[in-house]
Amino acid sequence: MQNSPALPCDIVLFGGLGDLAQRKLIPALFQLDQFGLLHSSARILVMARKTMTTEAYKAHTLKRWQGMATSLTDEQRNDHDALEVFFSKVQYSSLDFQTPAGYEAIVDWLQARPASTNGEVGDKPVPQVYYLATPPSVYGDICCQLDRAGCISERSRIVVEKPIGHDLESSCEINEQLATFFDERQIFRIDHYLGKETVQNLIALRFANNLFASQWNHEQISHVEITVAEKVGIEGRWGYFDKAGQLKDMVQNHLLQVLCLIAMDPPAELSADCIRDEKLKVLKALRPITPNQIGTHIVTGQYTAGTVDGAHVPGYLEEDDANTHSNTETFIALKVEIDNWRWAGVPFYMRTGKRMPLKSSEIVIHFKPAPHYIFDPDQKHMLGNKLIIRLQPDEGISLRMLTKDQGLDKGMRLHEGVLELTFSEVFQSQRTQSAYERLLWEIIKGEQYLFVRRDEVANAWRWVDSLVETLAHANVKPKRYSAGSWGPVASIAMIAMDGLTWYEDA
Ligand SMILES: NC(=O)C1=CN([C@@H]2O[C@H](COP(=O)(O)OP(=O)(O)OC[C@H]3O[C@@H](n4cnc5c(N)ncnc54)[C@H](OP(=O)(O)O)[C@@H]3O)[C@@H](O)[C@H]2O)C=CC1
Ligand SMILES: O=C1O[C@H](COP(=O)(O)O)[C@@H](O)[C@H](O)[C@H]1O
Repeated sequence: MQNSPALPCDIVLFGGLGDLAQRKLIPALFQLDQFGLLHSSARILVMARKTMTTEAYKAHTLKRWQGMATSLTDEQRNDHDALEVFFSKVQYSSLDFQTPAGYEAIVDWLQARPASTNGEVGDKPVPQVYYLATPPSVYGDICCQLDRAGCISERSRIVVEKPIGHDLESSCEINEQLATFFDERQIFRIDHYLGKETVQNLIALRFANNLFASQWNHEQISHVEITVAEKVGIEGRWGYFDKAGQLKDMVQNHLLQVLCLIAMDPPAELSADCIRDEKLKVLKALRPITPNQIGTHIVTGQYTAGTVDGAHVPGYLEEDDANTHSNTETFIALKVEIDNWRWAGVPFYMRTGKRMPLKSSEIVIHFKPAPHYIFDPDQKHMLGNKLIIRLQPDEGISLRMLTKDQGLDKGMRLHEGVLELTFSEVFQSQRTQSAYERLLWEIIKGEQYLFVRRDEVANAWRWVDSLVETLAHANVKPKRYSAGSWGPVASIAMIAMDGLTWYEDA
């Protein structure tokens, strides 16, 4: 990315005063610009309901950045020259997205690009990116109005956020609306986990190292764990989260995408469709969880008040705007089985929750023990190598291996050692881009391999819908867990039924 040419683009950002735009998208665009990746002719039209001038928008954004968590360092927030250059590319315009009046402003703005700046890189037309950082309920209206105003052409791209709908049916409706106006190659469905450096690194780890490629199956791997633990609660998003829950907010998209990258077969080439074809096969092979598997294959939880980082935090039902009777899950643990040749008999244990003790996303691949054991019987439990892939924080890879313990008195006692690859040490001088920076960059380039295809969305929802039905059918209520713990004890019992423990318990 560092040596890439700066690219021209016209980006229309709908919902520019919203949380996502202010916390993630504008900072990411600023960083792309600061690191020389936005061409001097690049332009950003920010649209939101409120009437304000471009100057006022800039002031509002800079003020919000001071008080909110963004990917920006203090140094970047205070780089006045770079901010000046970036905001000279930004224009603000107010618009009610659902009414036609005002869309002419987009037409005028698009036409205002000087013809001389239209084809700077390889004579390709400058892409026009419509980024919908809005509730999905207005996607249809925005598309209709863009079409009516004549803003959609070959050079247009549309970007939509997760979640795409709240079930299969609603996601199909949204995808149908998008497809009415845009070809699939113009649609960029964001799952920001695909923009994380370490998530992409799964592809390099698996398909550039034959050492692993040849071991990556049911013959060598006993089980896999995927943990995505968050310290945060629902961050003032009760209205959205209570309707979604952790299953729809995190599993339907982020965890299933990570699972796909771990479980998929090697793609024939690194093209968007080859990668997405392989991910799709995994989604289609997910075995539904049935009502008689509750407790053995699925456990849900909801946090009560507790302590995180030494501070008291409220329970889910005491959050702002909370409804005291909600049964929405803030934690879920799953035992997932993949019905195909490669993974027959290999359980994938997944768990994700809010208000856990740590922010940690980690994959643990447990290799089977050697077939014949010749060492001390009391060390037999140590057998089986583990490959630990840390997605965040402290990104890196550890391989836990057994060696001989040193010393004359040790005989052939085994010692567990670690081969460690910590990315911050390996790439010391390099900055890690935020997920949104990388995704925006790929959108501007027109590369789709980090975005989710329509059929992936549908198949992920199909499986999640069946889980929702299973939970509803059995009238499952989430089990309580204290904020700052690793979820309900039932999730520890779930994996213990198979004679295992979650990795941090080891
Ligand atoms: N926030 C986050 O971290 C994440 C968000 N997302 C997704 O991104 C999208 C945006 O989320 P978020 O930023 O949190 O939502 P917000 O509600 O904070 O922002 C939405 C923005 O859209 C504007 N808007 C909505 N309807 C209209 C309309 N008819 N006319 C003009 N403006 C309108 C709102 O303006 P107004 O305030 O005036 O209503 C607001 O500026 C959602 O789809 C969400 O699911 C996905 C992952 C993470
Ligand atoms: O999409 C979402 O992701 C965040 C977690 O993202 P991370 O990059 O911080 O791991 C989650 O908190 C939020 O509820 C969800 O909507």
